[in-house]
Amino acid sequence: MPRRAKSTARGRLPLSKVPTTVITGFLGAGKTTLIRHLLQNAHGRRLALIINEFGDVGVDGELVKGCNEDSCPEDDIVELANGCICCTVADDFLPTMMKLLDRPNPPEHIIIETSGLALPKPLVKAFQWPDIRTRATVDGVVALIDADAVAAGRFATDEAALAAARAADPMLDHESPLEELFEEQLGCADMVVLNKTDLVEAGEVERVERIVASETRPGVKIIRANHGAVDIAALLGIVAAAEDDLDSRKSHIDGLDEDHDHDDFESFVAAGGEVTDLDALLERLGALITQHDVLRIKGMVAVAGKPGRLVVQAVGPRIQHFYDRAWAPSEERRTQLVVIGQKGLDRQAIKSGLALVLGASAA
Ligand SMILES: Nc1nc2c(ncn2[C@@H]2O[C@H](COP(=O)(O)OP(=O)(O)OP(=O)(O)O)[C@@H](O)[C@H]2O)c(=O)[nH]1
Repeated sequence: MPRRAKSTARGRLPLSKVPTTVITGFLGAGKTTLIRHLLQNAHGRRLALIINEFGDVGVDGELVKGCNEDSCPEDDIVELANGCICCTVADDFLPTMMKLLDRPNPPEHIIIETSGLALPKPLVKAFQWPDIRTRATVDGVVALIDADAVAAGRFATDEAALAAARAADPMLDHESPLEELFEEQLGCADMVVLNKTDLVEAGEVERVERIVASETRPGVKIIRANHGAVDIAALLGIVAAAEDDLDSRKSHIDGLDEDHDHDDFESFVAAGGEVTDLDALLERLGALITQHDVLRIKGMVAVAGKPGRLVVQAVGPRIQHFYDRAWAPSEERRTQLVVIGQKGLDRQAIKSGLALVLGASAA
């Protein structure tokens, strides 16, 4: 039987291919928040999620499962923790995709949340693999940008510091790892969501938008948002077929045999039991983040005497916390915080700094 094809304003997509949206963006930009919003507004569309995290503990999957949305039951959420999806394409990503596509009732749309450190291009390239190519397509790469972090100059190289470092080592790379990722994720995007605009003064948003636009391919749309609240119709159905258009998406690893690593960053888990003084924990976290330039902390905390599970999220110096659900009677009430920073992060000092406030682990 001939394949049916659907015409759209932006292109033709064989109906038999499952559209897939890649959500990329640096640590804490708001990817999980956007996906939760998407699930809550899916209007009955059957979605599957592949969630990839850099740290050893799958926090994002837990938060998304907590949504309890009909459009994405727990079975349709696959977590790929402990590494970046771009490095484990053959071992993790392809088998996961095949399993989803082989289901008797495959999803209508697949959403992939990459880790904040992942390079999107190698992932898009995986859609050229023969087994995937005929059955799925990259509907679009959406890059989430933390407007507040860009405004603060988080992704810009400090030119004075660079000049000094170069004088000492002429072979030095010209960019910071954060700047490189910023360019990598924006350079692969079909659409940009400029998130966290609530944290940036009105006049600053235009400046941030200009910085972002200078890194995107021509014609890529930038949408402003707060808390990832973007219309699902704008986000899904871009019909970019990004896997057919790889050459226009520049990457630092082009021509390098695509071998890459994430050695510029490291993470560890700080674990404990029940926390008796939450204020002391939050205060200590704030101090350690500043002292050690920690990029991201996220996880769950068991607070003594509280039936609820406390979620703690820190992006740079901004710390948020809220109770997402009650601990189940079968669950061990323990505290686990994933800490991510640049290479050289003093994990021993941070662990020691947290030891007294984290509570003793039952293990
Ligand atoms: N003020 C503000 N906070 C936001 C916004 N979007 C997300 N956040 C907060 O930023 C923190 C990180 O959001 P996440 O959605 O977990 O970010 P992420 O990109 O999934 O993080 P990683 O997976 O660790 O890279 C959370 O505390 C969110 O509540 C926003 O538009 N404004």
